[in-house]
Amino acid sequence: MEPTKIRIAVQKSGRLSEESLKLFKECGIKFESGGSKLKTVSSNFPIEFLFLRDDDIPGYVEDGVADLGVIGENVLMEHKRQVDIVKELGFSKCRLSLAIPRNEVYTGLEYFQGKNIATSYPNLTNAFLDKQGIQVTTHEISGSVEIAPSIGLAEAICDIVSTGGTLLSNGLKEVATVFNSQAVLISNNTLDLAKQDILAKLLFRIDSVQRGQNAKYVVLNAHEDNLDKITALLPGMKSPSVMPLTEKGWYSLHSVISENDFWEIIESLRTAGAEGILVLPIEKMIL
Ligand SMILES: Nc1ncnc2c1ncn2[C@@H]1O[C@H](COP(=O)(O)OP(=O)(O)OP(=O)(O)O)[C@@H](O)[C@H]1O
Ligand SMILES: O=P(O)(O)OC[C@H]1O[C@H](OP(=O)(O)OP(=O)(O)O)[C@H](O)[C@@H]1O
Ligand SMILES: [Mg+2]
Repeated sequence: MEPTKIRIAVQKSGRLSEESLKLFKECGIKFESGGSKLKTVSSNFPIEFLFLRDDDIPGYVEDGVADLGVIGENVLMEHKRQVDIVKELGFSKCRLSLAIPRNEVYTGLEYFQGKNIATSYPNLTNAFLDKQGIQVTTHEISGSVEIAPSIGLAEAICDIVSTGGTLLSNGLKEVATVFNSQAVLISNNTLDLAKQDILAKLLFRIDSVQRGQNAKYVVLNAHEDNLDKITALLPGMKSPSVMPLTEKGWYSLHSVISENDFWEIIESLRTAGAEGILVLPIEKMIL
């Protein structure tokens, strides 16, 4: 009998593709990608990749055609499929926002009462406004939504925003956020035990990669007079390593710093007398 494999659906080409493939490669999973091949099996992990249009992924995972999928939360929430979100992946971050022509005076959400709104996300748009007691007519279009007000299709739009560049170049301004999104790993909710086991192994690898991405390895030199002050600033995975240098009275300290408070800690280290600070990326971090 063939050993069990888990089947994962990822976007063929688009805003999710590159980062999805990068993540699985960083997890040490080898596979061929690119070209016109829509299905490929890894040579060193029990996983098969399907390359699909993103909109189809939640449905495939709900039906069990794929066991796992990578999808933007925005698409998932719009279609309300019965799947489990097993991991937030931290990339393809964007928001679904309401926008209106730049020269309009915005008066708050009541502005939208009775208006026509063009969007690829009618369910999320209606649910958000309905909750505030605002009734609108949505016009569903599948792309280039930002063009709608200028061609008289709608008075406002509700679409994905990241840098805001597309809104700006189409004479629109963002006035309210409906939903904050990022890529997530989803799973069919009836995986058998063998597949659950493969998923657990995959999640362990993803966690190790993500932890590494959120931390930096720091090496620095310190004189013994400053050692206590500097050690107190360095958390490390347990506590910092302290090694004597050949020059008497001097030590080398090794530690791990979280990306979030990185610059603050570096400044405090310098003030406390740290010298020759080296900062290195961490590929994987296993607790
Ligand atoms: N500008 C952006 N910045 C960051 N993330 C984005 C941006 N635009 C979209 N996304 C996220 O990436 C997902 C995929 O976007 P993309 O534009 O590739 O979709 P698509 O055109 O529908 O692709 P497909 O051809 O697979 O149907 C979106 O659902 C959203 O979660
Ligand atoms: O705020 P910005 O950084 O300008 O990004 C927002 C744009 O990005 C997405 O479209 P995309 O470029 O993926 O094209 P698409 O319409 O073909 O999906 C989205 O639909 C917006 O139009
Ligand atoms: Mg799509």
